[in-house]
Amino acid sequence: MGTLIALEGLDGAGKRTLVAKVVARLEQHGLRVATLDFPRYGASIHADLASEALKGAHGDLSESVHAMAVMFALDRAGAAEQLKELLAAHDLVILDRYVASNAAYGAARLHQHGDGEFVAWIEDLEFGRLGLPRPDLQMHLDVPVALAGERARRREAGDSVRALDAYEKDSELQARTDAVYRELAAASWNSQWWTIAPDTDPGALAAKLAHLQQRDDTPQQP
Ligand SMILES: Nc1ncnc2c1ncn2[C@@H]1O[C@H](COP(=O)(O)OP(=O)(O)OP(=O)(O)O)[C@@H](O)[C@H]1O
Ligand SMILES: Cc1cn([C@H]2C[C@H](O)[C@@H](COP(=O)(O)O)O2)c(=O)[nH]c1=O
Repeated sequence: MGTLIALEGLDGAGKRTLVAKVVARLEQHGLRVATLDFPRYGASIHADLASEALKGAHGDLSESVHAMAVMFALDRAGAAEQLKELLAAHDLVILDRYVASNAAYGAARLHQHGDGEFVAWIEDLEFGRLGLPRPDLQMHLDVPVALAGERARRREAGDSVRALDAYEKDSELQARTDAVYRELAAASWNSQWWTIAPDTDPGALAAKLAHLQQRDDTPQQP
């Protein structure tokens, strides 16, 4: 059974970039690694509807914090079987965003905190009713809000397909989301959390993850 790891952080933090570098190094350690990105654009109707809503489609859908969260949660529920298969066939499965994204963005939209009602509702919905696996480790890519925003804007300038959506345009929402992520990490919400600095060396991070995986894989004394 593989180790399930989720990388979390703000829009533009650099999650996708970091995952690609870390995976390459983990493979150099001889580990079997799979990745999955949420939302699963192009593979899930729920992910696509959510993305379109954040760009202004589907009437008042994006105005409802809970409706948007249900869309993202149903995207993940649709990937549950695939996730199980990936975990069975790999040493590590690294997710670019997972359940904590829903908790952090939704709570931030509602001006709630990491120990608030919305986060508890997400935990019950996704890990409870939808039966999604809890991660073994969640990593918070802790990039300053301004830097993440700058990167997202630079990415938009170079790629019209990556036009900023409603969440990305809202710098106050990004700042509140950052605060909720910190609270989730401090509370070890649903797993251990590592805080990853913006200048983290991908090789050093891969070595730590390989060590974690080997520890998880070691048969325990009866
Ligand atoms: N360490 C870095 N230094 C400089 N630029 C970076 C770094 N990491 C990522 N970037 C750039 O910042 C932009 C955002 O990075 P990336 O797409 O990896 O972020 P993300 O966290 O996956 O974003 P999102 O959640 O919005 O999809 C990209 O243009 C990427 O090339
Ligand atoms: C998976 C997930 C995402 N979100 C938010 C976070 C982002 O602002 C957007 C789109 O994600 P992307 O990584 O920028 O493509 O949606 C969310 O609120 N809940 C989730 O579960």
